[in-house]
Amino acid sequence: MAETTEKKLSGAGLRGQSAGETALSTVGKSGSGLTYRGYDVKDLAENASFEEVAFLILYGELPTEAELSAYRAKLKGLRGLPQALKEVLERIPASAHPMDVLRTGCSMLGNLEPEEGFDEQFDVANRMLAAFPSIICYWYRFSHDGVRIEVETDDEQIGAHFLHLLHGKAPSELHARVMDVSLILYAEHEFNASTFTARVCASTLSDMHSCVTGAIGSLRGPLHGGANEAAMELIQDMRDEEHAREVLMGMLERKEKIMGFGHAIYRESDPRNAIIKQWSEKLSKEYGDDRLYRVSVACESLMWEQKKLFCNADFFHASAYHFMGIPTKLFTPIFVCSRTSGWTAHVMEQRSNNRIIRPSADYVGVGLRQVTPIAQR
Ligand SMILES: CC(=O)SCCNC(=O)CCNC(=O)[C@H](O)C(C)(C)COP(=O)(O)OP(=O)(O)OC[C@H]1O[C@@H](n2cnc3c(N)ncnc32)[C@H](O)[C@@H]1OP(=O)(O)O
Ligand SMILES: O=C([O-])CC(=O)C(=O)O
Repeated sequence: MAETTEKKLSGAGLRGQSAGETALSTVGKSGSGLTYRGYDVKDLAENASFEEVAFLILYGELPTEAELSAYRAKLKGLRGLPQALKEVLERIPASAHPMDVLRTGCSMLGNLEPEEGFDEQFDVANRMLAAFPSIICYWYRFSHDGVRIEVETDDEQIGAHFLHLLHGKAPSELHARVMDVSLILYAEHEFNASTFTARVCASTLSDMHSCVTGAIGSLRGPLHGGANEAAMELIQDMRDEEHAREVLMGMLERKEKIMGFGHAIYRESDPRNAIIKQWSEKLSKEYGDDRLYRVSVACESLMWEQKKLFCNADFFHASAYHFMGIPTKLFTPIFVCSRTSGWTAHVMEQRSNNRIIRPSADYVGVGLRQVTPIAQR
């Protein structure tokens, strides 16, 4: 039986209702938890790179070697930022949330390089994939370290490029690989809240930058992409397994939400978790202090024991990113750098078979009444 059919469905949050068709991915279908254009995400995480996956999502098939090297060269050539965008980024304070920076960065890019017609949609999507790591790292390094970094590196892969810009040096092979896997895991996920936001915007025949700017805003919240950051804040002060259990039991008693657990569609597990968990364990050994990994495992066991709630893609991403020296507030922006592939492909899919998305509402307000003249109110 499909995992999704076991869930008690209700109208709240449009849960369980089909809101359209997609050929991009399946989530929570029996046999395989998550597929991108027919490929299991586990298979892709083991045997492909993020650029291959982005190509697959955008163009429909995995690239040949020649197509991949041409695609990587194209993306490399699109990493630079216009001076006017750098100036805007320099005006944003260090106290800003990096998701707000990306939202502004995407919107500003739309002013400087507008999508003039839908025939430019692939170019715009690729420009965003190439430029978002530059935008976030340019702002971060300027506002936090006072340096104006060069945003064009020779790294072939977007994940390695991101770490290079952030740390000012090329990453180790292990870190480059983990970033690559992480970007693959976050690339696409059917009609999640941020993708649906992008599709609603696309359905009005708006431009790509507006669709993606809106999607960034939806991803920012802790019930969605913001959960990786919130999970880090939760685990960072846990001293050991015992303390982790104490903290979580208290939160459960107070009926607080525990970020990084549960899912709107998956019922028993999120297939991305086992993959990033393994990499987090590997990184913890290299890091030389596995406390965060151990407390994360303790949280996972306790949540399943107490609530039958499982880790979603975000939970072990927290420790994995931390072990690679990534500041917590940059966790969700990395999700953006990846999900831009899915968002832009969904915008194109919506455009290819469009009807404006406009559902109805059940009215629960007061009945019809007349305006009392203002002097008598
Ligand atoms: C990449 C991603 O975006 S994955 C999602 C990231 N978000 C999070 O990690 C935030 C924490 N998780 C949640 O808030 C939720 O599980 C969501 C938003 C992901 C899904 O929400 P829903 O589909 O409404 O959850 P669902 O219907 O499965 O909830 C069932 C019950 O479990 C509870 N529950 C679900 N998740 C959690 C959690 N993380 N902590 C505590 N309780 C939870 C719900 O409150 C609900 O309880 P109730 O029946 O007493 O109201
Ligand atoms: O599908 C969802 O609701 C959230 C999610 O896991 C994702 O967007 O990756």
